[in-house]
Amino acid sequence: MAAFARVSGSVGLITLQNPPVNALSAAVRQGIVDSVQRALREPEVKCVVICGQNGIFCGGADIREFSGPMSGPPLIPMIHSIEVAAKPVVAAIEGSALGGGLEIALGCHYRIAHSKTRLGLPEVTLGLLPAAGGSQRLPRLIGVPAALDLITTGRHVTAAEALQLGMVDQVTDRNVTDVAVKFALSVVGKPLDARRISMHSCPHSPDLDELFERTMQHVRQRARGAIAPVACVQAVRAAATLPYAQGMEKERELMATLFTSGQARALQYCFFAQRAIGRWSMPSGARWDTSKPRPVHKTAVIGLGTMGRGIAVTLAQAGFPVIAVENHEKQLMEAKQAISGMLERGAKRRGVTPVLNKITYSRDIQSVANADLVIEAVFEDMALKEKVFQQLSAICKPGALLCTNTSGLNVDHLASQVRNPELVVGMHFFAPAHVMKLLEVVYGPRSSPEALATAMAVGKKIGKVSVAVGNCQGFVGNRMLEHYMEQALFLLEEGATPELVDQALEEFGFAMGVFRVSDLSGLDIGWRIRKGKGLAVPDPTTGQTARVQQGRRYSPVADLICEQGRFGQKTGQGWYQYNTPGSRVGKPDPWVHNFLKDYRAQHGLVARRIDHQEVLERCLYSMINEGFRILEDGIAAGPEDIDVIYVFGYNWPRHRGGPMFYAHMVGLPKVLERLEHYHQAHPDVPSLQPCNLLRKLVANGSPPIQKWKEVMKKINSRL
Ligand SMILES: CC(C)(COP(=O)(O)OP(=O)(O)OC[C@H]1O[C@@H](n2cnc3c(N)ncnc32)[C@H](O)[C@@H]1OP(=O)(O)O)[C@@H](O)C(=O)NCCC(=O)NCCSC(=O)C[C@@H](O)CCCCCCCCCCCCC(=O)O
Repeated sequence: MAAFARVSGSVGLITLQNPPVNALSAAVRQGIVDSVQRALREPEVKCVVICGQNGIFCGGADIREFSGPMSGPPLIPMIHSIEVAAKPVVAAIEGSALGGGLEIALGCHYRIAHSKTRLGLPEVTLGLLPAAGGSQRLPRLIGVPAALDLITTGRHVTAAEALQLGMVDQVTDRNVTDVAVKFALSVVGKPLDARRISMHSCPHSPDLDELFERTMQHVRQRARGAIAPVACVQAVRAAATLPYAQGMEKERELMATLFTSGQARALQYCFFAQRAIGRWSMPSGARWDTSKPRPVHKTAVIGLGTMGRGIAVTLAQAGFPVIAVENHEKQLMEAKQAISGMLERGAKRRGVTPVLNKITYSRDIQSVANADLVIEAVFEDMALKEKVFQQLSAICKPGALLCTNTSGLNVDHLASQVRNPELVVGMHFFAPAHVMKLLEVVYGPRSSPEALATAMAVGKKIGKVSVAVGNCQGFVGNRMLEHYMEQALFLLEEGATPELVDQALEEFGFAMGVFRVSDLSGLDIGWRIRKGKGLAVPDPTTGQTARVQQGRRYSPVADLICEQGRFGQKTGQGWYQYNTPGSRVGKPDPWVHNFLKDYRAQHGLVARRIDHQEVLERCLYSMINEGFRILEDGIAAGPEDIDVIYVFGYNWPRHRGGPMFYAHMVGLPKVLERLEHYHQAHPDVPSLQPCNLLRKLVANGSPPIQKWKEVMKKINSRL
């Protein structure tokens, strides 16, 4: 809806009303059309101001409408009617003016913004382009280079930057509607043609051809197969080279392709999934809206290795005082220096003062006695973590939340070491902890809803995308990843090379394939974990690591590579070869090819031709199958939780929506059929055996992903 009122005698005030963000639903668009007509019709109205209700101008088109048939008045003629109006129209912008919201403002003759406003055309992040004239008006207003940047990245700008770019005419700290009303009265009777952006051509920029070429190259490289950024460049090129009407036609054509694309569906799904994960629930029925977080004033981090340092920085940057504990003097000194450097660099980047004084360093674990929340980040070793938790139980004040930063150890076992197991949760940060957005918040069977609510609230405050998950080995992310990596190794045994597997995954959209990632993060980490699990241990009789372990197929290929001291980039050799240790550019390594040949010969394996499709199906479907098991086990509340974890923690290409959304797009019957096929071919690989939930979803007619929870509920209630 949009309300119309006459204020200050002769100003027609149109207020967009659609909480929470005044999205441009059919009703809002109708309201604007009616109000504009009325304002232009009424002779008492001399000028118009458009604003939004509840401190926000407009969050853009109503994204929920995109999944069904569109109805109501279209945006383009509506914005056109504002631009051609004979009375001056002023946008009074506060909060946010995004997407279609900014496009309305660009149709107005003047724009006044509150200083705290953020503006942008983020359509590209939803798989679209600004298709209500935004791709044609913004370059005309602020020039091609700046418009290209904003439209292809979707980044939001502050009011100050918008003023500098010429996107807005004035910025104010006062009530923006009051300022806009006064301003509108002051421009009554002034000529408007110069204020109609569509009537301008783009300001001159030198070397436009070269700019477009460079940007296209850059966008294609960064986009990893995403189509919207490429379409955005094409649309801006049309603005720069064609008259407005033809540019609008190009915008429409490009939008028609994007609008119905799978990528747009995936990206819009991600948008809502990211918001849905905040509405967490536990199997007990406890929920985000019925569980109150405890106040957290003081925090502590135990163990200042790489992870602990990143966590301390994240907490401090969010404003929490941190007691940082490390019992080795040398390590403490090094950590102090490293943390100060991280805080200083971060502050420089953000143009703020570094918060060095938020962190107090100590060698004594007793110093955490007053903390409200303690995050243990010592070495990934259960015996060591047990000891720390026993100490914390004795030291910490009653009610303190005790968290472990583990990537997969049993959170419930650690809870059993303390007096108040209900106050123990896992906080699984991803490396580097001050950079990576994802946080898995792990509740055990004894964790209280209050403890989970507190960890989730802290996660939000420190700017992490926090997902609540149940306790199991590897939690959600690493539990699924194990199957992905396992298939990649099996494919090497069967005839693939690391570069063939990586190429298939990179063409799918991953920034790096599984073997390149492994070289980057270090092969020794996985080796240590496998040894800890009793895998990767040579058989005393043969001296060789068996290809069947714990009753299932096992590939010792990665272990054998590690035995050669090939730990990846840091040693200059891993799955690829590097010119020098630490170098980032890996080349295919003939040594690895020969090693694989010898390995196959030794085990009587005959190499066969493996194509990209098999790589994708085996690596991705086995992982997706585990995702269904995770849902079945109640470890993740819904597919959105898994997908958000993969997009934010594991570099899953966002335009593919996440592994579970990808399964939905491929079609569950196809995923099931391929898993059955591969399981028949590899009966000794349990991860390829389709799980019950997948079978049941297919038996229930393969409902869309938004309805999986209903089927899951039905299945659970029958158990
Ligand atoms: C605005 C925000 C910055 C606010 O952030 P905040 O943190 O305060 O709040 P939340 O993010 O938690 O959001 C609260 C709540 O609101 C929901 N929501 C937010 N924005 C929208 C929205 N735009 N639509 C719907 N719902 C929205 C959000 O989901 C939350 O609710 P939930 O229940 O999920 O918790 C922040 O919200 C934000 O960044 N929002 C998105 C901003 C954005 O991306 N805007 C761009 C939208 S797309 C657009 O505007 C397109 C335009 O260019 C118009 C294009 C014209 C379209 C014409 C169609 C042509 C079709 C052609 C087809 C041709 C086919 C053929 O030829 O056949």
